Amino acid sequence: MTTTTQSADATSVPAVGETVLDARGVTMRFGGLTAVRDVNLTVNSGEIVGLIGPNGAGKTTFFNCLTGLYVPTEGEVRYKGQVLPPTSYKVTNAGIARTFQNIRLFHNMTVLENVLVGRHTRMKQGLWAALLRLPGFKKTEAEAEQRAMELLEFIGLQDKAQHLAKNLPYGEQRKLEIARALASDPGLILLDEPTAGMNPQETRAAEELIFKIRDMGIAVLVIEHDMRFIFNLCDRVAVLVQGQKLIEGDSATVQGDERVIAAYLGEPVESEAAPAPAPAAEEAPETPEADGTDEAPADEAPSDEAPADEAEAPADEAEAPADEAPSDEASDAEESSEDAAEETDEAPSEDTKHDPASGKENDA
Ligand SMILES: Nc1ncnc2c1ncn2[C@@H]1O[C@H](COP(=O)(O)OP(=O)(O)OP(=O)(O)O)[C@@H](O)[C@H]1O
Repeated sequence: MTTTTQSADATSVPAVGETVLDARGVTMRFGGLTAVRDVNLTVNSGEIVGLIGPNGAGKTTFFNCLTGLYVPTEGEVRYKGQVLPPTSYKVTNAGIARTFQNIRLFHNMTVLENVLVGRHTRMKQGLWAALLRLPGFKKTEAEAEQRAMELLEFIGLQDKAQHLAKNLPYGEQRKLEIARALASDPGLILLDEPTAGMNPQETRAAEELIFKIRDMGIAVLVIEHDMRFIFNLCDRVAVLVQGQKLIEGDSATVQGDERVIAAYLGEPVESEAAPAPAPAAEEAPETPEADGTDEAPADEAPSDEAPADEAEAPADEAEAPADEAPSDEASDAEESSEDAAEETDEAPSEDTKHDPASGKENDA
């Protein structure tokens, strides 16, 4: 992958319809296993794009390639025309934020502090200004806190700003992760299963929240197994099967495509969206390798793929200088960050499978 340290201007909101993400020919191999193969995907401003596919299809791996956690074996990822740098901290700086499939909050920090952690990429004050608490630093700190409170209000958690993150209900922890991602003023946000574990009411609220994020001018790329949610939410949906993009199109096209039904959905999804017309595949690669030669059972995955500890820090924070930790719990943050630096992105569990129709997890 081509790498440069150039970063795009993250704070400028592009005109609607401008391409913010342009992934070309992204391929990710782990030894003999090709988890993602030659995937092209664009996301434009003002758009919500869904990424769906069976367990192990390569969705999270693709996200990791977009956010600098993995450097793709082949291909190139551009954000607002600039080739992305190969580290997650710089990718966040450039303007891409993400949430994780397994919630990664600083559990012993307050709700407000968690959002402030997400803000550190936009705080330009250095170590000495922080240590000496110079006026410039105090001003930046006050502005960061104000922005964090605005974001908490945006997600409806302003009254819980001083609660410890670990004491929030699960659905609110997911929302807090989104607020923390938004704190870096992204132009693109990647959401990895934002409704996993949520009840229908929370899922509906999450849907509304994502629409509001889109309306703020932020492009959204979302992985989900809840097909009703995806087809109601997304302007475009791409389907990954065995690491390859099978089809990309609007909700009606994708949910009516017989190959998608066969490979993933199982049956047409009842949704609030219009009934599916005849399939019109935009991109239809040859049948994804069915011989399984590339496939390795998940339990043979390398040890760095151990299930993520929920107390882990986001990789973005992992690379943040310790002096930028926003609270006296900096050591907590630092400790978590070290864990995150090991990039322990979770392996798909073999005994937990998703039911695409309901979006719920079932024991296999
Ligand atoms: N670090 C890694 N080392 C080796 N193999 C990996 C690694 N990360 C992912 N894989 C493998 O890549 C394949 C794609 O996994 P990935 O987690 O991207 O799928 P997914 O579509 O996100 O699945 P799910 O819907 O279950 O989250 C799987 O076979 C997985 O075991």
